[in-house]
Amino acid sequence: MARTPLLMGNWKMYKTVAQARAFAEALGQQSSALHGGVEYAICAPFTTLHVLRVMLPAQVKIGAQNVYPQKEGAYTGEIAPMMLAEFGTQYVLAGHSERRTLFGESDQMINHKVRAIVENDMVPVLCVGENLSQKESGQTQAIVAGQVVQGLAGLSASDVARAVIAYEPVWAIGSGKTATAEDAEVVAKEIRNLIAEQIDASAAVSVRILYGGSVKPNNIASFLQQPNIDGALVGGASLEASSFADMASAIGGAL
Ligand SMILES: O=C[C@H](O)COP(=O)(O)O
Repeated sequence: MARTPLLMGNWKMYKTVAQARAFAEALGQQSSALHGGVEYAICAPFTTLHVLRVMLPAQVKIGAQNVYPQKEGAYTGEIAPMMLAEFGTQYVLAGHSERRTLFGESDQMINHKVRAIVENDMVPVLCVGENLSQKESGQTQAIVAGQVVQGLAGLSASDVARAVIAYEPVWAIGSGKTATAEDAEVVAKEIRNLIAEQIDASAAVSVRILYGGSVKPNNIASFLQQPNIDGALVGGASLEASSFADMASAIGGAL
């Protein structure tokens, strides 16, 4: 079964409303780079989601970077899944390494978020990946497998089939170092095999697996050419409309 490629930006804590508006206007002028057979999304700060939803080209969906896994309540500073869903948010990140390391999010908390995202009919983007010392001590497969299994626990096979997993080696994020496309493919294939063995074979065929970590216009095609990599989760290079459009063109050219 063909999986639809996905180019997803993660703006992290960047951009004011005015800057987001300028991005949307600029991307609108370059919308010919957007390919009909590819999905696009930007996970942006909450304050910019409205202007993006109104102004981005229709092919580009909006995503959130975080959510709190409760329906509502006295959780100062948090946002509920149904607030995001009602707003028109399609994707929500869960388990990004910055949330794991800077905010102490456990696999259990990440799993609660993933389940809450699914229960509200949005698509979870479960981020997984090893840090440098784990890579150097040969633990990549074990670390990633644990994060995937715990992150997806309790989901039905059809929920897993709709989910997105982003493999982001922590040492590659914002560092200018990427995994080689071949090494990323090895991990992506292991993730797919793991899901087939432990969850459901059909879900393993459908689930989309992205690579993230210093993806740029000049290297994105090499990742998309790998059979088990279905797109990219891009930080820094998603902040400029021209760069986002260049990555969209590179993916279109690689299809
Ligand atoms: O979510 C995105 C990743 O953290 C990658 O960020 P980067 O493309 O700036 O390395």
